[in-house]
Amino acid sequence: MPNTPQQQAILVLGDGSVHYGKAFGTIGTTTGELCFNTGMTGYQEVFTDPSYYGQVVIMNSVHIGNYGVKDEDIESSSVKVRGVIARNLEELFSRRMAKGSLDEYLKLHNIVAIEGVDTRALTAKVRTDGAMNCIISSEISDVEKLKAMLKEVPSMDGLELASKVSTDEPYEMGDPSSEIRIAVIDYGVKKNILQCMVDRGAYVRVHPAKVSMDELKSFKADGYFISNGPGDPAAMDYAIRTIKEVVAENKPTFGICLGHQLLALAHDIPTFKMHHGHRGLNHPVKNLVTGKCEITTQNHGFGVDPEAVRKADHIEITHVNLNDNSIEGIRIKGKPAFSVQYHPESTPGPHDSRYLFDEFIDLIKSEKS
Ligand SMILES: NC(=O)CC[C@H](N)C(=O)O
Repeated sequence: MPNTPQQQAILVLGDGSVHYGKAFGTIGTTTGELCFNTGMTGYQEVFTDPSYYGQVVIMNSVHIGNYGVKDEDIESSSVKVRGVIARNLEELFSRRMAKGSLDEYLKLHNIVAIEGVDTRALTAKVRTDGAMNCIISSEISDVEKLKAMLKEVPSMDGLELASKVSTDEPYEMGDPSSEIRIAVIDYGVKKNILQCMVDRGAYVRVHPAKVSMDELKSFKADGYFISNGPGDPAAMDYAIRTIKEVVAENKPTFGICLGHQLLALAHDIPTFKMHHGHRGLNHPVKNLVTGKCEITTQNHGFGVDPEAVRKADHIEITHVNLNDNSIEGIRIKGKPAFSVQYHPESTPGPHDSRYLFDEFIDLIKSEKS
């Protein structure tokens, strides 16, 4: 708990319920889609993951802030969540190399947060009633005013957000003399996804979300990567068109999360808004090719239509979720293109699924030779 007296903060949910707690982070007002993350570690990676843009996240770990913040633990250059809800914020932090406290960090990034609320009850509500919008304020105490402001917040369903977090200009990572060149389409890519490719010897060029096929081709890529990102994939016509062109190139193509949903949409498989999504570090997934189970990191609120995938002759299901049987991985038959709904870079999370980056690099090598 911060050692200066804390201001009151109010959280109002889309179902009309009102929750009182204490402010941390910046003093202000914020809105977004309410979601919860069950991970016990990794708050800084979660807060800087661009896939969370537009969302207010309930952290299920009872204490956050205990290990402070570190410059290296980021997934993008700024905090992307719209707000944070916690049970207890720990002002006292302890970790070698920690640079400062979470409270200061959120203040620096202008993020409104609330602690001292019953996060278990809030999570149970989202699990029962489904995703809903919310507003947090530490400056407005008029609940009716907050409710009126909340009504103006758009639903995540149908919202295009990827172009808002994508890079403005292309940039490169890795060794330019590498034999493995990967063109990345950035819809909000996590830094550690790029690192996983660079660590395996790839030279990557990251392109803005609305890149043209001509521009992508000019990189003379050996493979294409379709990134994770925020918002509703079905609202991204421009991306679905580009991905159809990418797949027609017949070069190894790998998609993660939003990239998985877009690869499915480009093959006439619809996506849908899930009841409350999957966000955490312990989601069990079965690889149907090897028969092995992996514990995965997840962060998504949309999914690909299981009925449509199961009926499609042109798609092979490679991974399923063992909690709810949802589709976790697909391969396009007759094409070197595959994708997963979860996050194999797993920052934070167990590294069970990093073999997918090896498979992508091996596929590029074998298609080249
Ligand atoms: N991590 C992601 O790429 C998220 C994809 C998409 N925005 C969803 O919520 O389902």
